[in-house]
Amino acid sequence: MVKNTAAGHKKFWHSFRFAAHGIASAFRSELNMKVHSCFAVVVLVAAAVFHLPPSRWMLLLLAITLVLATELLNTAIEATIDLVSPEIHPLAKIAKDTAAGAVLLTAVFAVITGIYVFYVPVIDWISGFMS
Ligand SMILES: Nc1ncnc2c1ncn2[C@@H]1O[C@H](COP(=O)(O)OP(=O)(O)OP(=O)(O)O)[C@@H](O)[C@H]1O
Repeated sequence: MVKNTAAGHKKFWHSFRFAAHGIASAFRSELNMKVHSCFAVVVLVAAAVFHLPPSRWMLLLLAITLVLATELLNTAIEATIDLVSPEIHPLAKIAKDTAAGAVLLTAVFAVITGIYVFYVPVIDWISGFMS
């Protein structure tokens, strides 16, 4: 484990590397990160298949980024709680449950966004298929 002791532009690139390492490590250790990422890939492939306009892509990217960023913060909060309060404590429970609640909220937003974005293209595709 190393601290970022570099200066100037080197410090910036070191911070970037630490951040990338944080994302990779959350991806390896958290099942939820893998599940959310798989959904994101499926949704982006579907967006390409349906030739969605750029504004719809942006909505999907916003929802995906929100879910993944919140999942990363949840992982950070879980690790911090495990470090400072490995024993059972009501405040530790509040912190973990609240962080998990934030992920749930963004996931609900992502589902609503998916329905909003794909509803018309999917209905059109099904009616074209039927006729
Ligand atoms: N130190 C603690 N004190 C009190 N309750 C805790 C504590 N640690 C965990 N809990 C309770 O157990 C739940 C599950 O915690 P856990 O650390 O296993 O995370 P998780 O939600 O299963 O996520 P992950 O599996 O990704 O680590 C928390 O949401 C909380 O309600």
